[in-house]
Amino acid sequence: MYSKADAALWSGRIDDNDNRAHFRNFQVAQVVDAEGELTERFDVGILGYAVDRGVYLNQGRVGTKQGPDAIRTKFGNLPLIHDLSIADFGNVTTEEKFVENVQHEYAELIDKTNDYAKFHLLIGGGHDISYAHFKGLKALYPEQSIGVINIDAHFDLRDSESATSGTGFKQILDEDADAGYLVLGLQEAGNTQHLFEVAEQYDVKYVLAEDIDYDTTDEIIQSFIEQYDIIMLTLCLDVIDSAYAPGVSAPCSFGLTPQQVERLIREILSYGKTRHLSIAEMNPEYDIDGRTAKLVGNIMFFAVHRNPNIL
Ligand SMILES: N=CN[C@@H](CCC(=O)O)C(=O)O
Ligand SMILES: [Mn+2]
Ligand SMILES: [Mn+2]
Repeated sequence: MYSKADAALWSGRIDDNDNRAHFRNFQVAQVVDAEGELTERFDVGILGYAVDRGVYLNQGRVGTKQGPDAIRTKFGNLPLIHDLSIADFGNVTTEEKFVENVQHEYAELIDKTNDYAKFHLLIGGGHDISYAHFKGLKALYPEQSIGVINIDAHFDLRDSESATSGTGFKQILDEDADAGYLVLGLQEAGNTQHLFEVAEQYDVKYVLAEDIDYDTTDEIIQSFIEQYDIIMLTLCLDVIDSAYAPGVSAPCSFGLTPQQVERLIREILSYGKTRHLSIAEMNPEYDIDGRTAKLVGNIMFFAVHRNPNIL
């Protein structure tokens, strides 16, 4: 079910109403009805996946349904740099027991809004956003090969009769023989032995969190990216240590720092093969003082202000 974004979320401290050098993101963000006819083109498009049913189906802590709106208010209050234009294309949500329909609806919205923003921020919501993100890219690039990079503590390669927040990448690999999968920041303690076996079976590449600063990480990223036409980039916030990111469905010890994650995103975006970034598992119910939502706002700030696809 689609709903337009709540314009009241785009509010905050006003230093000046006219001089754009004083502006914060909320002062330029425009609420756009993605169900209507789209005409105006923007630098940045935001599309929310306000869904936690996939987390519930994966036996996780629910609450990610509130994630996109919590993120909007934090991103909105960060300064506007480079005078970017920002469209808020709204949210999808669902009351259904399963997430397949809402994933399909979200993929269609990615496809429909694609030409109306140079770069899209797809904000969740459970990591079932991954499969919807992929389906959106498939609709946009049916003939091109897609390499999937997931910055995550988990493989999310579970097998299940219905889609959950833990099955997205297995669904992708089962469906598309040309797709490849690289996980950055994986935790040995976050995945069972069975999941490592599944990863091996599907020829999944990964870099453990403890190895992320080694020079070989950039070489692994480069050789992976060079194999594909399009790179799908998705961030599961539980890859970040729970000291920085407590507001997630499955918090993680020994996780990456925000600086490490920002560097990885910048490195991947520098290849110019990525026009959408999905950010999953923001769960305001477990956040402390809005710190995780603010961290996501900052990750988005870097992703748009240091982005060769926009500037
Ligand atoms: N999207 C989340 N996936 C993780 C959750 C792990 C957990 O609940 O501890 C997974 O399924 O492995
Ligand atoms: Mn995860
Ligand atoms: Mn995940």
